[in-house]
Amino acid sequence: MKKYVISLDQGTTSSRAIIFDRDQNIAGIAQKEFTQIYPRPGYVEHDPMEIYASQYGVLIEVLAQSGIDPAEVAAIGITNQRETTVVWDKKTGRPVYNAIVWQCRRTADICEQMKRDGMEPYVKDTTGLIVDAYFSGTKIKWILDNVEGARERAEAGELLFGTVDSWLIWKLTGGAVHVTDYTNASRTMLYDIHDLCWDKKICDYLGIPMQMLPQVCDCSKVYGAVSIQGAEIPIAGIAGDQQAALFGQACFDKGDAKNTYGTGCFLLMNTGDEICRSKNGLLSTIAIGLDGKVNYALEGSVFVGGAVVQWLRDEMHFIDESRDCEYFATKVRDNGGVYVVPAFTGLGAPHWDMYARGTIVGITRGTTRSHIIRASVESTAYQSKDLLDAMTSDTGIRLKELRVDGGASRDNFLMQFQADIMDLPLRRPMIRETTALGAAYLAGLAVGFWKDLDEIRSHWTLDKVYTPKMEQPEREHLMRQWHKAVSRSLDWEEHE
Ligand SMILES: Nc1ncnc2c1ncn2[C@@H]1O[C@H](COP(=O)(O)OP(=O)(O)O)[C@@H](O)[C@H]1O
Ligand SMILES: O=P(O)(O)OC[C@H](O)CO
Repeated sequence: MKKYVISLDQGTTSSRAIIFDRDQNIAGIAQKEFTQIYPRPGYVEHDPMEIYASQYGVLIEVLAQSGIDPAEVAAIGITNQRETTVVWDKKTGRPVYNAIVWQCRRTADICEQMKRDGMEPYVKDTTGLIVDAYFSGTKIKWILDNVEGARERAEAGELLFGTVDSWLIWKLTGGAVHVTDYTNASRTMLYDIHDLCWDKKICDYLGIPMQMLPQVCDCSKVYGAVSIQGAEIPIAGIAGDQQAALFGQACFDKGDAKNTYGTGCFLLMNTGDEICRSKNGLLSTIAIGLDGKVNYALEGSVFVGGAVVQWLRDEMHFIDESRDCEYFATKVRDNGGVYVVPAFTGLGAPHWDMYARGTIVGITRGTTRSHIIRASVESTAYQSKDLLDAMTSDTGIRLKELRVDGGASRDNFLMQFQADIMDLPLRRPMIRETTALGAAYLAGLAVGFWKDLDEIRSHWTLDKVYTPKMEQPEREHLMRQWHKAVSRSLDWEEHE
């Protein structure tokens, strides 16, 4: 009998492969960071070949390291950074340009034009998204407009588009399969989330030949197979990383919510089979698609969460390792009046300002490195609190607890401060790799490795609860100052 499922978690900063056994114990993990390419301020790219090489590399490494025979693996699930756009040549399997990353702001002017052309209400209604450079649609257009001959080749059926899941599956199956799933499709700004089909009007407007687009599938089904040392392992699950985390946290029911602290920070609430429309800048998106039926989610997306910690480490050299943040943040009594707004690539929900840029305010002669580190970490909590308030106002649902996960959720200072500022208990599960676990569940369900959602639900195990301790006046003061700081960062970059 097969004993394992492998999850490939292709994140913004690293590729991971994790082996889970039937009881969801981690039997092996391998991870590789890859290059972030910043060709100009506000631009972010990845090399798709490096994405694939690092992801395939960790898959082989985790098997070799753990000594697990590939023949014992029941299935592979894939989860990925969403929206990031790859266009490649069908024949050669070579990308025509670097992947344009979700954080990249280069298509802000295309979005402005879309708004001037009156496309926004249609886009909102059809795709559940707002018009923003975040999503794939305008990134595809940019590649077709800027890479010599690309549009002609796309029209001739020679080029394919995919989000990272599609790209990986294409490569892993030797160019045999061009698919994506409902959750990733719902992040392209080209997908009709009511009728579950690519939208011709938006594709035509952006000049995107529809033959470039992948087939959209359920999140849990066998799409193809990877051949490793003679074993054919089915690829049987796909979900965008935030939706995978929602699934991995067993948020299967309407009103269930989680917040993931990765490079960005993403608060998602399952809204069942209803599309919930936000009045507060949240997105309506597909939570999961199983057996041809979808569940929807309301999402708040923060572009810079854990990434602020990387910035402190790699650019400011204030810390040597990410975990040092906790030490410095707790060395000072409070933030000393300092606020860092990490609008490095504009601001996402609820502001949606493509031209906001990072700012630090409140510095005095007494400000120390620790204050700036603390303020940077606090910024993730303030941004998430803004999302929570927007969600409460949109849904009328007052959460009793919030499930948390992701790389930065290991920072105890951040988690306690988050509970304090939200005035809400946070519950962190034993397995913080919830994104990977969600993709493993999807793959395992497709091949009968796990039985059903009830079995999965019963496995959720608590690691730690963070209970709010802050007094309301302090909370209000901090949020007031934070909003003042945000207002200083808005509309900074010059534009038409
Ligand atoms: N101990 C820590 N304290 C704070 N942030 C951390 C810590 N460890 C990792 N991080 C942050 O978490 C992020 C990585 O989380 P992960 O879930 O792996 O993200 P992704 O899937 O986006 O690559 C990085 O941005 C990193 O700076
Ligand atoms: O790489 P992460 O985990 O920060 O997630 C990125 C998101 O999918 C972007 O929408």
